[in-house]
Amino acid sequence: MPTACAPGKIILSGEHAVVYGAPALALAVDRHMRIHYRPDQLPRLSWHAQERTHVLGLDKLASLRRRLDSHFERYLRGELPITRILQKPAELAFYAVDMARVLSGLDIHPRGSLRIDSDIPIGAGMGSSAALIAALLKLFGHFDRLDELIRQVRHCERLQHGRGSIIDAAAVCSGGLVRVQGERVERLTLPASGLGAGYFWLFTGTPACSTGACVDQVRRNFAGAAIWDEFAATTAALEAALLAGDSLLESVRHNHRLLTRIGVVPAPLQRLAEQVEQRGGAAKVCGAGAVSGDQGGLMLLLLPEGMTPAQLPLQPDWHWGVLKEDPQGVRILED
Ligand SMILES: Nc1ncnc2c1ncn2[C@@H]1O[C@H](COP(=O)(O)OP(=O)(O)OP(=O)(O)O)[C@@H](O)[C@H]1O
Ligand SMILES: C[C@@](O)(CCO)CC(=O)[O-]
Repeated sequence: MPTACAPGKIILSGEHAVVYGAPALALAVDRHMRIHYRPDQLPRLSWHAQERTHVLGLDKLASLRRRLDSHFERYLRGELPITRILQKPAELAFYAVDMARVLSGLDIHPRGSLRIDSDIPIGAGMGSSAALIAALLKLFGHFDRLDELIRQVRHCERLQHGRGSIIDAAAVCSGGLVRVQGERVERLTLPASGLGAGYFWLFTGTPACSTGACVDQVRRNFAGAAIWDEFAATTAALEAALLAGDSLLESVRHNHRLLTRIGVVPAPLQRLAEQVEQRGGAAKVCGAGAVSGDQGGLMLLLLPEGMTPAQLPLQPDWHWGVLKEDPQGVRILED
């Protein structure tokens, strides 16, 4: 039974700004989306995720894809909000399966059942949608080049993110540390010592608004603003420090202030960042953040030596882990 596995990602710097051409850095992390495929002869594809099963007749796959493409066109014309392109989460998976078939020039649809097994929180800034699509394209498509796979993951992901950037696709496909600017994707190498000690991710709950909705709201308020140059300078400083093995404290703090100014850091996360800074650390939202509600998805914490997030006043439903790189990117696992 073939299994595809794709890592999640965390954006170290430049989220939102990357949509306007500024550079951004993302790291593939050791949380994974695994999709197990069991072929059979029935004329349908079934999809098992989170104790729910969705079944689609093979004859419906192409019409679903065409319907979603036309929804996206309507979104671009301002006739449909981003949240209405996909009507059910499973549609994204069926779309990616059919795109894999079309892009690989195959006439025959894959038959069988797909089972998802993922420890990437959904809608939290850890790239679950990109990981899902990357795993499906890897399972059912044939891509000779990594850049082509990245481009196609992004193409499918537009149904979820609207006018988003290529950063999530780049990180989950290539693995390790990536730098993205516009359409350009570059793989960077961390120093031999890796990220170093003191880096954690903190999950503060699924935001009330999706990534696509946050991107659209920020676009409405800040599309032509000069603040993106400040983001670009911060990302450049963070990259230089990261590659030299220096402390990221100042650039993460500055990054947090910029994200707060564009309105994607909910109040409880601002309070936490303040407490972290008072104790000599730094914290920032990673990914889209949230433009409404108290949950902001994922945060990056950089804590002083010997300290862990357990020593912070966290809300009971928040959870955290040590930040660890996955150097590999999407792959097929041997049985
Ligand atoms: N474990 C899963 N089971 C089923 N569908 C999933 C799963 N993980 C992701 N998805 C799909 O991805 C969508 C979530 O995409 P969204 O872009 O909102 O979040 P994300 O990718 O986790 O966050 P971000 O893009 O900010 O990093 C879901 O609605 C669903 O279509
Ligand atoms: C918020 C954003 O910058 C990152 C989402 O993971 C959106 C994007 O780049 O598509």
